[in-house]
Amino acid sequence: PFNKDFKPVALGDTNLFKPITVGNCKLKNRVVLAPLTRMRAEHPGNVPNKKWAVEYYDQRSKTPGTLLITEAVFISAQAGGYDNAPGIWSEEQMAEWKKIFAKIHENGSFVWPQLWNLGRQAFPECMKRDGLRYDSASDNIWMDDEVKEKAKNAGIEQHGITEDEIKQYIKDYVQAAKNCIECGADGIQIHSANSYLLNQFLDPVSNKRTDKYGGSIENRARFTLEVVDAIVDAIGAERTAIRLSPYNTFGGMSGGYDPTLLAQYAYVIGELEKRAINGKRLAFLDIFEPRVSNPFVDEGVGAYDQGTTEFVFSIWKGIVVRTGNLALHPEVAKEYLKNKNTLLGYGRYYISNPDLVERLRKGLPLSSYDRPSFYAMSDKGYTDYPTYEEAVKLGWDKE
Ligand SMILES: O=C1CCC=C1CO
Repeated sequence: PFNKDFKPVALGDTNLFKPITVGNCKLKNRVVLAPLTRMRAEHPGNVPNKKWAVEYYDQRSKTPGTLLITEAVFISAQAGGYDNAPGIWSEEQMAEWKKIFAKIHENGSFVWPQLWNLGRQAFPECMKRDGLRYDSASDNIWMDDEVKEKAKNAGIEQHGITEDEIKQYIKDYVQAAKNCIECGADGIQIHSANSYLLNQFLDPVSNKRTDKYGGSIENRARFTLEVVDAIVDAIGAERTAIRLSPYNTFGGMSGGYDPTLLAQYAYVIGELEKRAINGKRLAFLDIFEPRVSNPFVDEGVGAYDQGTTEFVFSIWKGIVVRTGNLALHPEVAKEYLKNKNTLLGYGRYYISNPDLVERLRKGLPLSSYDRPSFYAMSDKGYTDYPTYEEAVKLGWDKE
């Protein structure tokens, strides 16, 4: 059904539909499919869903010149820990991604996989079952008591990774980035947000290390920046992006409640701008806005209003994607679009509106999403959301 509480606003004559070049991609609009885990990959093997994934991405790339970031993709088995999320380290996985990327390009759109490394967000029992480590920045600094219990029951400790293991992960990131390009992707996004491993290094709440990867702003940023540099060397800055979430509290992160944390992000972004000035500007910075402080709660719940991401624009002079509860707030979208380098990421409402780009252009009603099916192994809530025209045929405008 259409969301009745929302008054659509046509954005077709705003900057949202002003072309912009991102990396090597000539975009015709600034709507971005945000990275959305959907838990429909096949187990064992973490293979993208062979029945539905091509159609899911096909439906969401129909407006030519749109930038899609894929769901988060594991760089290796050791970086994983969810049976139904996809990887891009094996031939079988790459064969499926080639089909997905080809379909998106057939529609004249562009695709950037998000490279994922879970750390302490992994399911401990999965890591134990598969004979893998249960990793984080430090030993046994638990995300929450539930996970601590699960790890104890599974008989696995949380392991503060060694410098050699960090080096191996950097190799895994590079190989995964190369695999993405080989499969036809236009670039990759490094996931350094939302409480996953790289974020566990950035945040002093989870990083108690005393080596060169902890104990100071520079040291906590080291792993993320080494990943950036290694991937840029491998596939080029124009094919490399990164996601950061200064205010996210999901997964036991500090968010704005640690007054020193913004300095951590200003430093990382400053280092990215220094690289840019030296000729290696990343294609874009994807900032998770404090409008959403936890991706698993309803819009508006827990929004952090004691700080903004405006500091980013005092440092970074490149392209910024801003994501966070924007579909229901065209007034905020218009505000963000006043910056000529800004693109807008849309998540939940891009799930339930495969033709979201056209709906935003014309100010058409938005179909509500069904949260219980966000992470279900079903085509329901994945490929069965109608376009606006199909919904009208179903009589949704008459309800
Ligand atoms: O970042 C997040 C939050 C939930 C899943 C992911 C991976 O894209």
